[in-house]
Amino acid sequence: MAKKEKTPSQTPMMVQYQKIKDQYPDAFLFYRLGDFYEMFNEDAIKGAQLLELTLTTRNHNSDNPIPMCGVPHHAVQNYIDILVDKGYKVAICEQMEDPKLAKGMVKREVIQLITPGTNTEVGSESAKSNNYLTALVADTSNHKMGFSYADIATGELKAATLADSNDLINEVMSLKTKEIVVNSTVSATILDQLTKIGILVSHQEEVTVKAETSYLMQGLENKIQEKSVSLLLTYINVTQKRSLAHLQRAVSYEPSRYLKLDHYSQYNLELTQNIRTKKKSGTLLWLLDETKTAMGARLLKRWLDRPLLSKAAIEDRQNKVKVLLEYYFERSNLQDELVSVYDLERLAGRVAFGNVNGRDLIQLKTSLQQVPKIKHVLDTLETPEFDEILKSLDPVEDVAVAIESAIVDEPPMSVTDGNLIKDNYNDQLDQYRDAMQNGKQWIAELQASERKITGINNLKVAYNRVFGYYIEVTKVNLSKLPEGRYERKQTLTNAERFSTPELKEREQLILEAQEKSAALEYTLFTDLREKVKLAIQRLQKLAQVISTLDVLQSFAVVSENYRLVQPQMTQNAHDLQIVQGRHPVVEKVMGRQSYVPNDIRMDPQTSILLITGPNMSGKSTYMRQLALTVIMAQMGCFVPAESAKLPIFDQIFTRIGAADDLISGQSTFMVEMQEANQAVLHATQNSLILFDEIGRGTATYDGMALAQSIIEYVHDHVHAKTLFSTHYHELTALEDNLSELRNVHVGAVEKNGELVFLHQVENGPADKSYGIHVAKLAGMPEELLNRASDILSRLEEENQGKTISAVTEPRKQLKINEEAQEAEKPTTVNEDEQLSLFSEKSVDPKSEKVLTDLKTLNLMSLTPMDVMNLVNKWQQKLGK
Ligand SMILES: Nc1ncnc2c1ncn2[C@@H]1O[C@H](COP(=O)(O)OP(=O)(O)OP(=O)(O)O)[C@@H](O)[C@H]1O
Repeated sequence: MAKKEKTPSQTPMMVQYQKIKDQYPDAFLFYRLGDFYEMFNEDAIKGAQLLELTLTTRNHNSDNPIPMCGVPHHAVQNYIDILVDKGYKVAICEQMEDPKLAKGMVKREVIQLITPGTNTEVGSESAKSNNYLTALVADTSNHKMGFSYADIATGELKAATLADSNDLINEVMSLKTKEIVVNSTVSATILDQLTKIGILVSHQEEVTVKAETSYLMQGLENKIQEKSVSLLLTYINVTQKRSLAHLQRAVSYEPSRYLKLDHYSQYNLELTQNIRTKKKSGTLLWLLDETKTAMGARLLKRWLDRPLLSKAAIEDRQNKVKVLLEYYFERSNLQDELVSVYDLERLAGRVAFGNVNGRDLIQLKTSLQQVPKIKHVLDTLETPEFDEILKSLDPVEDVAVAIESAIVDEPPMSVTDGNLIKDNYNDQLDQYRDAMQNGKQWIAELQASERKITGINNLKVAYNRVFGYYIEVTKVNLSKLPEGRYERKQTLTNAERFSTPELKEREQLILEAQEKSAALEYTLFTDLREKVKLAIQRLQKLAQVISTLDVLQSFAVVSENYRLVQPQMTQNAHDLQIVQGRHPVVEKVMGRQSYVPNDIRMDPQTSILLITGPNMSGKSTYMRQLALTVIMAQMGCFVPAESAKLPIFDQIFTRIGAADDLISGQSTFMVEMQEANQAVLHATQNSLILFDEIGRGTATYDGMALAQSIIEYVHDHVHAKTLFSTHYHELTALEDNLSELRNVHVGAVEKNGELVFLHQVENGPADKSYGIHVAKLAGMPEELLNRASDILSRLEEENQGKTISAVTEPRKQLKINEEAQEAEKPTTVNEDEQLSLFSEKSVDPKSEKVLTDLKTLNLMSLTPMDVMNLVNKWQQKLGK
């Protein structure tokens, strides 16, 4: 049978829907229909799947049924959160008039476009971190990029000029932005990188900054930053369509004014996210977070992302921590007061959006009422450190008083149903309330008087929403009712409900008063809200001061709990002395008793510590310990040690752990080399480099050669403080040649054939590789271990006198001015004929073949047996 021609059954509603949907092609359109938000067509099919909703159809009897699914309006936020969390956008389309009063189609409009970067309604746990929307524009003429970000919930707005895509990736990763707004100036390569790391890229070409928001850009450093902020503000306006009076004036910031730490290092050092669980637990943030407010928690995270470089600023924070540490009772009072401070930043945001309710205002009032108490606590400190903070604490008393006089202590959620404004606040409202009260009183008395008149003892006066007030009489008593006065309202199985003209009149009065008073309450509420809006900037300033106090007290608590000490900060990059330092997180997890503290000492004569020791002995822990100590100190916190003298580092470079490359999908070894390259190129003598077993990702010789040359390069050209751990024992010989390199090792002893880790860092190189012992600890079968021991001794025997070792010949200097002089020097092999990769001595063809085989061999892909066979083959070739 021929299929019927499809007749597009476009109802007026679907025409309206389509017209709106066309404006939001990349968003789910939530179309309000009565008590539901409906999705249609493709949105419905995809939405039903993502939100686990039942997919139905509209016009299912027609030839052109329309897929449809919906969510109830009261639960819409959950569904929005799910979609936005998955990286989608949701356009909320509301009915703009009362359907009962509308003539023809109900007018509908999109009132907000919710996107991953603009979602402000997040759960309480996520309120502890910011949700940043970012924007990027490029200037191809000078290869600079303008970058900006805003948190729409708190109003924070910042801008920076970035030099390259590395800077950009570091910024977006450390801000954990979910969405970036760009225009056509941004290159496809960059867009590709951003998409690969899972950031939603939103395009916005046209820029229109409303006159009333242009002041937000005053004071920015340059045009490119202004362009970026303009793009950001345009996008916010386009999507939010609501007041943004709480956005703070944009501030330029300079990423290089803070301790630079690329995102790999942040990731590897587990500053805010546990690598295994992806959670906060087990991270430095987890250890440091004893904040009492969500604002404090967010600020702590920002401080962790951006440790300071200025000695004065670092010491200022540390000195405040010291005071709070010493004044135990005052600190504990301060904490008690902070607990009752709600999220002022977000409350200010909600005031601006116009979606605060009575409960929010009560939270605001409660928070403001804490300020005088906090001031009092600070006042009792007999030291000058907090004078500045004390002075800047503004209790915004006018707002607190206004809320106190207007809003009842326990207001309802709704702001339109009344019962949120106090008595004696407004005369008119009091009159309505009297009318309601009198009416209700009259009705309460009615039951008694009606019973008396009729003689019916179980006569009842009551109220329901559909029928209003009524007099109820059971059927058996109906005959007792006098004729004429009672009008029947409703019949039940064993009773009848009536009204009387007086009751109707009273009811009318009560309902009218109720309606009018609710409307008046709403007006009074919005007036109050506007008044609070005028204080937004003061509230934001207050929020800043309180969150700073919160982070400082958190540092004091942590310092007390984990026995941290105030480090002595020096400008001298060459003096680093940590006595009995600890890795605070490992110590917390394993318990204080089991952790072995260690010194880290680097004087002007030592820029590199080469760390050897068996697997699992604690090499990486030792390195991470130093990084965390430096970060904690430069955040303004105390550090885990008996005492510490620390230089101020400008950057930390790490190569620890096997990070996957999120951006380009490169191999682990490639990432390792790229990270090492970053350090080699960009580190200064004020930087800290931590290299954990560099080179282990490739064949042994290859890896060792690279490791050695990296060490030499850093030693000769970079002079950054460097910790380098390695399994290549041969590299310990470098100490003889590199004046600034010192060997240390993590001790382990053999007891009855078992390996016992001491976790103690000692001077000098480790003397033995303990690989097989570690394999034993890992529980490998006895037979396998015995075989490994056999192979090891055979290999040692066969290679006697031919051990691989570090090449200790003079290094070719890479500096241009030294090149000529260096060219004179002969490249020699080691005197004792060590098997060296780097020798260029001429050899006979047979040996050359063996050498080539050896050079190109990928040791990591071979089993010990393969190696035995190969060595055997080579020996035959060489005529042994
Ligand atoms: N100072 C210490 N005191 C007590 N235990 C420690 C200490 N340092 C490390 N450990 C323990 O030893 C374990 C291994 O440490 P770590 O990973 O630093 O060893 P490693 O030498 O780097 O090992 P690998 O060479 O296999 O990477 C840690 O998980 C911790 O439990």
